[in-house]
Amino acid sequence: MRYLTAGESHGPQLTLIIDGVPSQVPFSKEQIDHQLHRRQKGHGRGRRMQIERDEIQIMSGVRFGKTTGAPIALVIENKDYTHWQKVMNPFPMQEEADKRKLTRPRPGHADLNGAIKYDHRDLRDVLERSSARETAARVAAGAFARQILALCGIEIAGHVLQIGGVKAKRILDVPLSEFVTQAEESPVRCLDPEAEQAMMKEIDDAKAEGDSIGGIVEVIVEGMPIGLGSHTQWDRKLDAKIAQAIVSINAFKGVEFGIGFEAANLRGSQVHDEIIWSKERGFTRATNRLGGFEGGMTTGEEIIVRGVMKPIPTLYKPLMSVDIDTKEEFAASIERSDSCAVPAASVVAEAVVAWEVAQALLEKFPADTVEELVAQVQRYREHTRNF
Ligand SMILES: Cc1cc2nc3c(=O)[nH]c(=O)nc-3n(C[C@H](O)[C@H](O)[C@H](O)COP(=O)(O)O)c2cc1C
Ligand SMILES: C=C(O[C@@H]1CC(C(=O)O)=C[C@@H](OP(=O)(O)O)[C@H]1O)C(=O)O
Repeated sequence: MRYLTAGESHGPQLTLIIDGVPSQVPFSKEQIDHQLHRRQKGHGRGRRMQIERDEIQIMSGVRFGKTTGAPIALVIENKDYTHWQKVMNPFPMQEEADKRKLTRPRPGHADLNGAIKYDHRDLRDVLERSSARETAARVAAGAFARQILALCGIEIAGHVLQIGGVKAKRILDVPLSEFVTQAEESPVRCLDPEAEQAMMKEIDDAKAEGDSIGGIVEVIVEGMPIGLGSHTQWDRKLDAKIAQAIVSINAFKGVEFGIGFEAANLRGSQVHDEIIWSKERGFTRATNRLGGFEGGMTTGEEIIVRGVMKPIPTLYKPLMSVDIDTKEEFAASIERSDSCAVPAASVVAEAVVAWEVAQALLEKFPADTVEELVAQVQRYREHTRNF
C-alpha cells in the first residue's frame, strides 16, 4: 500500500489517494471521521479548529461499505476556504495577490528555505503546503490502516507524556483499551490527572506571553506478530520506517523506542530483554525495554515509540526576521496559529505508526483480499507459537 496527499491549508480541500489496498476491507466512514475529530481537539489549538469540521468524502475505491481493491480517493473539505477564495485562486488576480503578499519569513517554519528553493516572492506559496493542515489527510490514511490492523488483532493508542517542563508519570499497568478512554477524556490527552492540570497551565502561560510550547508524545502498538520488518536491508527495518514517519510529522525533531536515549546511561544487562518460553505463548520477553524491536524486526512485544515536538514556530510575539524584498530587519509575520498542538500531534503520531505497521504487515503477507491477509496472519501466529 502507498498513499499520497495533495492540498493547501486554505485551498478548497485535502485529497488523499491510497493505492494497493486489498479488497473486501470493511470500510467505516464513521471510524475515519472519528479519528479526524480526535485530531482537531486539544488544549492550545487556535481558532481554525473552530471553523473546520473534518470529515471524509469518499470519491472512489469503496462500494457498499467495502473496498473494491481499486485506489481509494478521499477528500476532506477546508471550510475556511470560503474566507480565502481570492487569495488561493489558481488563476492570476494580481491585485489581490499583491495585497496579501507575505515577505517576512517566520523562524522555525518552512517559509524561507521553501521560498529560496522554489523561487517564490510570496511566502504563502510555501506555507500553504508546509502547514500541518496536511496531517488531517494522514490521519485519514492511518485510520484506514487501523481498520485493517484491527482485523488482524493489532491495536494502537497514543498519549501525551510531556508539555514544556511538565512530565506525566508513566502509567504502565493500564490495559490499552482503558488507556485509550482515559487519554480521550483529557484535554491534553494525558493519563496523569495531576500533570494534566500543570500542562494546561503551561500552555496558557505560553499563550499569554505570545509564545508557544512543545512536548513529547508516546504511541503504543499491541498485538504485534514477531518478525515484521527485516534485518536484511537498511531500508526494510521497520523501526527505521517508523522513525521516519514520526519525524515527518510537522515540528517533530526526535524519536526513541522503549527506554530510548536512557540506554546510553545503562549497562547491557540493564537494557536487553531476556528471552522466555512457554507452551501457551511460545517465545516472549521478560521485559520490553527495547520497545518491541530487535534487528529492525518486531519482537512480538508492544511497540513503544516516542516523538518530541518542538514549540510551534508562529509566535504572537514574533522573533526577528528579515524581509525578503527590502532586506530590512522586521519582526516575523504573524499568522493565526496554535500555541500548542502536542495533543493533536499524538493522534497524528498514532496514524503514521498505524500506517507503517499495516504496510509492513502487507509486505510480509501480500494479499488481494482481506480474508487472505487475515488467514495468513493467523497461520503465522500459530507458526510463531509452535516455533
Ligand atoms: C497538529 C499540528 C499543528 C500545527 N500548528 C501550527 C500552527 O498553528 N502554527 C505554526 O506555526 N506551526 C504549526 N505546526 C508546526 C508547523 O507545521 C511546522 O513547524 C512547519 O511545517 C515546519 O516544519 P518543521 O517544524 O518540521 O521543520 C503544527 C504542527 C502540527 C503537527
Ligand atoms: C489547519 C490546521 O492546522 C494549522 C497548522 C498550521 C501550520 O503552520 O502548520 C497553522 C495554522 O493554520 P491557520 O493559520 O489556518 O490557523 C493551524 O491551524 C489543522 O491542523 O487542521
